[in-house]
Amino acid sequence: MSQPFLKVEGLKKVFPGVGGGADVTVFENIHFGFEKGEFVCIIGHSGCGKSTILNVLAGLDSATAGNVFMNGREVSGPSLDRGVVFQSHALMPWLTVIENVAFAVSSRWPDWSRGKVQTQCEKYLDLVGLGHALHKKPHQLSGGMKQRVGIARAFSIEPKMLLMDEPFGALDALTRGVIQDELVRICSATQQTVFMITHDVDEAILLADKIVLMSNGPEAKIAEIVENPLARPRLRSIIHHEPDFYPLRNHLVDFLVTRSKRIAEGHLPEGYDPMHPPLVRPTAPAESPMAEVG
Ligand SMILES: Nc1ncnc2c1ncn2[C@@H]1O[C@H](COP(=O)(O)OP(=O)(O)OP(=O)(O)O)[C@@H](O)[C@H]1O
Repeated sequence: MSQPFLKVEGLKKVFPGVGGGADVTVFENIHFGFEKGEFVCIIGHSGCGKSTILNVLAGLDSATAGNVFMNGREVSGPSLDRGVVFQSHALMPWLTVIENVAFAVSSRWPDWSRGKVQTQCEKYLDLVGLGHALHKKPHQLSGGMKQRVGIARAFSIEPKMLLMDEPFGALDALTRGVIQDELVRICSATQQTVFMITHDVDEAILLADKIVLMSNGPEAKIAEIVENPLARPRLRSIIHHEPDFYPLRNHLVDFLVTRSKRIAEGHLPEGYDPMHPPLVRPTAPAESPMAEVG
């Protein structure tokens, strides 16, 4: 059988106890995989280990046990094959918008001419609607604009995988909606593979092909992998009229409110196998045939 594009095998993370306290196993026995071009969101309560997993996938942190493979090669450190977007924008304040992006592009392709680097930067800054702000410095930008620069920078290096840690968490709801729509558009144009942490169920429904559900920590588990049944293109303005929208939303909310805690207390679904977490696809019950009238 062919291997998935990204394969996570038996990941475990233990942090040493503070002040002589016992070590903490944040998560263990984490197995999942996904394919090229998929948009995967991970959801779980605060502290279950989502950022730690993302940092291990990025090669910025190492696991206590287990392995991550991307495209068949083990991830063992940071690489320009993986772009990362954090909640804080991490822009270099002394560089302009285009210089911030150009820094990443020239690191990725050191032999490119200045003109080619500039064209690449402008392409992705245009895609996020910042074509008019190329020469501004970060302090002249709103939070939403800074986050757009971070997204353009991550896309501009055309990474094999884009990792995003709550990229819209600090934005107001209106700005978040606009940038989510831009992200949907860019991802469908580029077929970018994305792994993203979010706390927002509606964001996951709008963006994701698959939603990984993590139970509460410590010793958090992948409780389930949920397949999003909603067809693309998805439009924020009408998505909630889709028959499968509320079955999916209710399933996710029910997990966060009730099941994530129950699983942490040891109530695992019958036959649960961490190497093959259940794959579920919540949909509306099939309509019963219309009763004949007359
Ligand atoms: N460097 C560290 N040393 C010790 N403990 C750590 C360290 N980094 C994270 N932790 C602990 O590991 C657990 C998981 O942290 P992590 O940030 O991965 O969780 P998370 O699910 O991303 O949380 P949130 O949703 O709040 O961002 C937390 O209990 C955290 O306190």
